[in-house]
Amino acid sequence: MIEVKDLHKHFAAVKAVDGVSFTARDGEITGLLGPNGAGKTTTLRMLYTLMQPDRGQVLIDGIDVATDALAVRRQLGVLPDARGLYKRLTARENIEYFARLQGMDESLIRMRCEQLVKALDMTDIAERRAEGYSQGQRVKTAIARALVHDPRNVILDEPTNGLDVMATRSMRQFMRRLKEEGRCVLFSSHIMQEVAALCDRIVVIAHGRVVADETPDALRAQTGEANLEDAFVKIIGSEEGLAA
Ligand SMILES: Nc1ncnc2c1ncn2[C@@H]1O[C@H](COP(=O)(O)OP(=O)(O)OP(=O)(O)O)[C@@H](O)[C@H]1O
Repeated sequence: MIEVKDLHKHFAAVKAVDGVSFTARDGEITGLLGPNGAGKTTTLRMLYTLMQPDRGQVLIDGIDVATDALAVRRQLGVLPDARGLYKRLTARENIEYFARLQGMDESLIRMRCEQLVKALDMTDIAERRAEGYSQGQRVKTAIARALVHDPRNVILDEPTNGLDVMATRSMRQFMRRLKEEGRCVLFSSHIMQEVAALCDRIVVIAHGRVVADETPDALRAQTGEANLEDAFVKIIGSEEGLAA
């Protein structure tokens, strides 16, 4: 479970995150939806210990990010906005390298690697160097790497960004599978359809603040709009930066 309480972060005069609170539960997919520049990536970076908040608290499975970042990282699988693979290593080597950094033993590494290569349908690239990978192949490798230590909580920054229709579909299926395994899945997106198709809970963020935190059905009911897209536009107050 991921609990976020009154997070703040500013960059000079820009209040990127201005009092964000929400909870992402186990066995659910929570979507962080907002237009470009809303503060999604900055929020996620503070959750996965890359950036320190000015104020506020983040608890991952009850562990405070500020006091025990190492323990938190063990409970977290992260697909950051910069996917950053080692180009000279194969997909398998990229995954294995991260597993070793997590202190896993070699037989477990081989087993998890095999499982993930299968689950993400990447046998064709497993032994190929990452140099020259397509966007979809890079995302798959980065996700496998993020999940190699079998984390309970998974944070994905715009996981379908740049993927084609088929790759997007299989990514969504994979996220549902993570949910069925009982994990807490939190992802960011500015694509309404994606959030509507996947999420148990939607946290809408605009100008660094949470403007709605509901189930898709409750969002429709609250705004009186049957169409989720219209509901979002009503909540955010503009169509700027949102993609259907
Ligand atoms: N390192 C930084 N230095 C200065 N300003 C920053 C920095 N990171 C983010 N910002 C600013 O903070 C605000 C929120 O940015 P953030 O990347 O969190 O938004 P986002 O919701 O992820 O947007 P997008 O959908 O475009 O990725 C923006 O105005 C951005 O320019």
